[in-house]
Amino acid sequence: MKKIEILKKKVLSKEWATLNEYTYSFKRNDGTTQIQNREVYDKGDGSAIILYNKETHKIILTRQFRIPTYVNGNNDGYMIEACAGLLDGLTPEECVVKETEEETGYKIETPKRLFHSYMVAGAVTEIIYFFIAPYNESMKIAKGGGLKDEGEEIEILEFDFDEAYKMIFTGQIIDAKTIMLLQHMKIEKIME
Ligand SMILES: Nc1nc2c(ncn2[C@@H]2O[C@H](COP(=O)(O)OP(=O)(O)O[C@H]3O[C@H](CO)[C@@H](O)[C@H](O)[C@@H]3O)[C@@H](O)[C@H]2O)c(=O)[nH]1
Ligand SMILES: [Mg+2]
Repeated sequence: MKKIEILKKKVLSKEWATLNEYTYSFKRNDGTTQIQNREVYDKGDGSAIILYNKETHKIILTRQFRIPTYVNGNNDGYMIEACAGLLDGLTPEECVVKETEEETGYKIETPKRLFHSYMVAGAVTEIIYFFIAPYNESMKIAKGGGLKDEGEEIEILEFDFDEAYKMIFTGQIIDAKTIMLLQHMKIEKIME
């Protein structure tokens, strides 16, 4: 018998995204088998990016309201984040170019793919693909701000890299994908 066998998939909720309950048999290392149930939230995969300018030592981040944080201790519910979006059928590269233009107004051509990661492996199927890309003022072709029709109201923020990095430790940047990208840029000396 295989280590894992999916026995049942029950849709608990299918609205904007899908919450499924999986029942599966799990063969333990001692040879015994257990039946387990787990709720799994499927909202698709996404891409995230930080734009950087080595000359000015600045990076582009966004700020927007996030209800899950508001209901779990993040005072006004606003989050400073790397620009990001759901793939919606695009490749990670296509998605990140489109989201960057929609949210920040910058038209990037050469996003560099770095790594990918499950973000909440115990409950959410989502993989995020991580990117960085250089930017300068000549690439600003639109206002950005996101899609009003979809309820988005996204502020575009330009930070000195070192200031943004410090904000991880003051609790002003508390978004995992953003922290991961800032730490990557620090470790790999991207701004030096
Ligand atoms: N109606 C409705 N709309 C929703 C719902 N959930 C999200 N949306 C809308 O769907 C759009 C998603 O925007 P994107 O820019 O594509 O994604 P994102 O929310 O920025 O997600 C990014 O960050 C997330 C948090 O770190 C990531 O989970 C995600 O992969 C991606 O990287 C937004 O307009 C948002 O309001 C919902 O339950 N109902
Ligand atoms: Mg977004």
